[in-house]
Amino acid sequence: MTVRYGSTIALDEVSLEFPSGVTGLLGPNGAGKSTLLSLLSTARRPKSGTVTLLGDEAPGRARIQRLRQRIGVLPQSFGFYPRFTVLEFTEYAAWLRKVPAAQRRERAFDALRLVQMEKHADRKMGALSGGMLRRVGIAQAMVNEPALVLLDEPTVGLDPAQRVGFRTLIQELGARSAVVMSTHLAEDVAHVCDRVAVLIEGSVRFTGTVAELCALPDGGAPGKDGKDGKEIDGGAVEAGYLHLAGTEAVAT
Ligand SMILES: Nc1ncnc2c1ncn2[C@@H]1O[C@H](COP(=O)(O)OP(=O)(O)OP(=O)(O)O)[C@@H](O)[C@H]1O
Repeated sequence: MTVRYGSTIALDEVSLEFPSGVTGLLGPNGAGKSTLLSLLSTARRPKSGTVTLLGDEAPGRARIQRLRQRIGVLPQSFGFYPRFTVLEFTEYAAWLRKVPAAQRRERAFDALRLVQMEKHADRKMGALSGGMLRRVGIAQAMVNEPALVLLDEPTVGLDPAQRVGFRTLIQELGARSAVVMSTHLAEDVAHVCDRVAVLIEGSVRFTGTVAELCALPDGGAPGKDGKDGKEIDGGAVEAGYLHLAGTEAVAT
């Protein structure tokens, strides 16, 4: 598909598939990652091409409403009423996704427990730290037990311990859903993702396993599961990425 904003081509004949598990989206600023996530979330439609979501090809308005109930989204920044409590906000997200009334509170608590925010359920949203907000953001994305989870830079603003906890959480999510996660952090890709897609200037420059990305600088095939090949860590992911992107560094 292709997406333009005026004369800017944000996505240029991009063709990608996101199977179950965690797929990382890597790319420099302005590469088109958020635009791609907005297409997958049904917030935007492509100028040309089609998006097939959860087996539903080019859904129309009515089908999109139903699909949204099966999708969870954490945008880069999300709006909220500062006077809502954490629980009210999470229940509100459940209501938006049409979780039945009788299940909303339980689902909201389950989601808050996953991000270890249940103790803060009665705090006002406006009084949360940046990292806590991010955690509530993930909780609201999961409150409808989605089959497709879209996370735009989910670990931004988290302290190192929270980031480690999040990686485990995202891996668990990937075991039951298709998770697409945009990030600038090579360490996140190394620790969390099964597969990676690299976008540069609106074009797909690489898709494959993380082991395959790490093997790019050597021009060699990766070892099985990366085990008897190159060690998969943030440095190896960054080297693979730099091999494609030149000097545009990602953070480790
Ligand atoms: N609403 C908009 N109007 C005009 N141009 C836009 C708009 N949104 C994005 N763009 C442009 O589209 C291109 C892709 O932007 P996008 O936000 O998808 O990139 P990104 O990879 O998510 O970047 P970042 O890593 O900085 O978040 C950029 O050139 C950007 O300037």
